[in-house]
Amino acid sequence: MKRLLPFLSGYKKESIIGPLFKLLEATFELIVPLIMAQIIDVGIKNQDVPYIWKMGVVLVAFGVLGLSCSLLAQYFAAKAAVGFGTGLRHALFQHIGELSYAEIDQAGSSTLVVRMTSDINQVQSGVNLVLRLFLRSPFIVVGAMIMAFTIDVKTAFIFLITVPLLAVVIYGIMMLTIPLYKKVQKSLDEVLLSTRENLAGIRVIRAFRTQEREKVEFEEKSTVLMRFQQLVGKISALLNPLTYVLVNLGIIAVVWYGGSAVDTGRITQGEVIALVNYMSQILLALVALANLIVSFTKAVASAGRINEVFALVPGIRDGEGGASEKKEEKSVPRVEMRNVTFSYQGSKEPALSDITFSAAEGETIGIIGSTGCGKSSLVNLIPRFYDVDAGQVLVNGMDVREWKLHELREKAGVVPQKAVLFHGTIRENMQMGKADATDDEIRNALKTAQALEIVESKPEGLNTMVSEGGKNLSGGQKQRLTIARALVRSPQILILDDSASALDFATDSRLRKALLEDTPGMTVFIVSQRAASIMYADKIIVLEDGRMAGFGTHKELLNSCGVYQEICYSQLSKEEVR
Ligand SMILES: Nc1ncnc2c1ncn2[C@@H]1O[C@H](COP(=O)(O)OP(=O)(O)OP(=O)(O)O)[C@@H](O)[C@H]1O
Repeated sequence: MKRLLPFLSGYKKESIIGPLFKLLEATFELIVPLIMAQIIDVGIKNQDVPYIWKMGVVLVAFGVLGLSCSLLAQYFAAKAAVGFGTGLRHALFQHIGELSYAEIDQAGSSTLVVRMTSDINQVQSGVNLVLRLFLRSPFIVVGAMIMAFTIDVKTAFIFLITVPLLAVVIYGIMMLTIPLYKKVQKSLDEVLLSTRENLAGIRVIRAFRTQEREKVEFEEKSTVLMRFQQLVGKISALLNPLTYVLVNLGIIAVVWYGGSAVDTGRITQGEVIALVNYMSQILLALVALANLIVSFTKAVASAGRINEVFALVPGIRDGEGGASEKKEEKSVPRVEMRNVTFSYQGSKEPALSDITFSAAEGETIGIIGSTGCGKSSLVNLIPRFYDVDAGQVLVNGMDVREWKLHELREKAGVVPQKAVLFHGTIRENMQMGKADATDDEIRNALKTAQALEIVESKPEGLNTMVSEGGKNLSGGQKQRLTIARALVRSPQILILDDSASALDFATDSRLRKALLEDTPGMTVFIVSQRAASIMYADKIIVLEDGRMAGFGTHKELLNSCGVYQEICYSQLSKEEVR
């Protein structure tokens, strides 16, 4: 929690004024029993109606003042807490944005969503409660005891017995419930994760008819959550009866002992009522303190989880950049890999071993191989989504680790395997590639990506809304639109990671032709499982278990590479292969 405090620094004024108003309200509350005592001892005893009215007005005035202070305290505490939460949310969002794929793989995107949302909300409400109650509750307890002692030291000794007993009961219940609350929170996390995964994958779940299995799993998780919540609820439910029994015993003692003191004339009837009031105030303050501690514990647990994300250090740092422009000479390959070896975190086997090749400006490079052989891993190294373990990846002759990341990623447009579009218009989606792209630029990109017909078939054209995740588009339409998005900013390198897999052969071939004609200087990497999609490439990389089984033209590979021959002959007829 301490590490998150800097996010409150912009709200110092609110964080001080809020608790101060709460203390002021508590002070009014402590004075009220004394006024009540006066009404009884003076007004009622002497049947002085004007006095009772006068003190009644004073009571109302105190009530209004107390309420105003309380509202102001609430306002300042809420302002500070919401500001704290917003600052924290922005910082965490920015931090997650800086993480490389490796750290995001390590943390898992679902848990990052939970930390960004429910954990931050928990910490935010913790801050709000602390600002309002952290000082108020102890102030009331101590203040009410002092007031009791000023009224009558002997009767006030009853407080000295009752308050510690109350504290022990509340502490005991807290000690039992806090670990359970932690379990509730963990279990709630699992339910949230499961809900999120189920909703994200609802189509797959329905397609595979696994609703029943998912339902059973979900029910198991929510039953665990329910059991913890019931247990914690049962224990917490003991709080009120136990504390009220103690307080009522205390009140009986005060009335009984105080009553005899009234008989001897040591204290007045009004003072006995004031003592009873102080006893009740202490109870309410202690219960509020217990709730505060429970919420604070939950907030601390959430803060710990948020700090875990902050502790993830971005593995990929910006390079120095600088000499990049000089490196764009014709003689230098646009992309080159030299003896590259790469493994994912926690994997025993490298995903790529000893990869060496070069691709010149304007060349089309096909990458083919069986599933899981490392095709995506290879192309992900070019925009530096991951760093190599050994060897070098060079773009325009400069190691990718020396490039400024934004410059490098501007040069290399990636169309990932999974077509992702965002909620918004088609134009807005296209402008993700280039914020100031004109409609003409967008139309040219759409034309090359064979996606212009999609836009032209819609009455609203570029203003057509894409729903969340592009759910109102077909797989092939989404793929073509994501290719167009990458083309909008005319990158020097275009990486199509199996991103034309949903296209029919005719559209796929028109796309390749258009890429060749419309973007002459662009180096294009086409990852595919289909031999027909890559056989016309200038060079083809054949991968097998993360190693290069061959590199050359279609003809060269047909003569020299067994793996390539096998792929081609398993997919195409002899005539198509030749
Ligand atoms: N994020 C990751 N974390 C750990 N291992 C991974 C990760 N991504 C891929 N792998 C592993 O690395 C190897 C290569 O995967 P890669 O995705 O590069 O294969 P691919 O040839 O593109 O497969 P496909 O054709 O099925 O897309 C596989 O064994 C895979 O399990």
